[in-house]
Amino acid sequence: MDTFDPHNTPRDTLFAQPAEALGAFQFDQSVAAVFPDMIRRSVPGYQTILAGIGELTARYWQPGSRLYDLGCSLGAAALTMRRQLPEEAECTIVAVDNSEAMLVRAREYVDAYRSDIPIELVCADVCDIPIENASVVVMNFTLQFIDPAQREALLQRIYDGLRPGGVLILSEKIHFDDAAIQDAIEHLHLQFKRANGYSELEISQKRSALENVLITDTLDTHLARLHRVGFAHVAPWFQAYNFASLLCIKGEAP
Ligand SMILES: C[S@@+](CC[C@H](N)C(=O)[O-])C[C@H]1O[C@@H](n2cnc3c(N)ncnc32)[C@H](O)[C@@H]1O
Ligand SMILES: O=C(O)C(=O)C[C@]1(C(=O)O)C=C[C@@H](O)C=C1
Repeated sequence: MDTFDPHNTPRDTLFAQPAEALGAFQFDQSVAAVFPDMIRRSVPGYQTILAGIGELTARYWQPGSRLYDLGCSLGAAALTMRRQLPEEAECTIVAVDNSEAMLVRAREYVDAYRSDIPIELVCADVCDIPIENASVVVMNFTLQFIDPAQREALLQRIYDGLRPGGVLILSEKIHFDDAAIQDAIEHLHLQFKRANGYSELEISQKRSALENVLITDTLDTHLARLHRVGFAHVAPWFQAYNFASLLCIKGEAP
């Protein structure tokens, strides 16, 4: 089984048929079954972001620490992190998701690869999970699904749970306050989805399903909030259209 080989997993056709009563988007069994294909065809730069997460993990992990993949889905980020660690690395990766359906498939992927570095799969709300002795925390398109009122408290716990010199890698779908820019970049994203084979019906139905489920912030909102919780160094290291990934470094102990 190739890790998240999107050409080797079922194709996402979940929104291809007109739906009478379109429910809110959920990370259920039907989404888990097609997720690698869905996210590849929906998020520009997703594979590049995973590769960058691996490289940054190799640079910032610390011996004897924990690494976290919060909102891990099928474990793509956790597996990429592990692949970039030295085989003898003394650390543990904690991969958390509140979707049982996602974790059932994550278990298959994790078990498909032998390694002495454990990946603990935890079914829980990331807002409840303790973050302790962490050197690397990844939230790869997860915060956008968290209640906006809970976001700063979660980021504060992540900051507090990081070792000095530790990092948070935060990838998010974003929006722009400038209407002209928002319109132009949203057009680029729609063209990306069309070029990846999604029909107008699929795009429209998924957009409706995600309404009030995926809630974006602006880059400025992210940057200001990350500084407020204490990160000394914050910057986007990658952006493709309305999808960005931020590197947040906790300053060294005084
Ligand atoms: C877009 S997917 C994340 C993609 C994944 N990180 C990757 O890189 O492939 C969002 C994930 O966050 C999970 N999620 C959303 N809210 C959550 C919460 N409060 N606690 C834990 N997981 C959550 C969803 O179940 C879903 O698997
Ligand atoms: O914005 C969209 O159209 C998306 O599909 C984005 C997004 C995401 O950013 O998480 C939404 C749901 C799926 O997890 C895959 C991608």
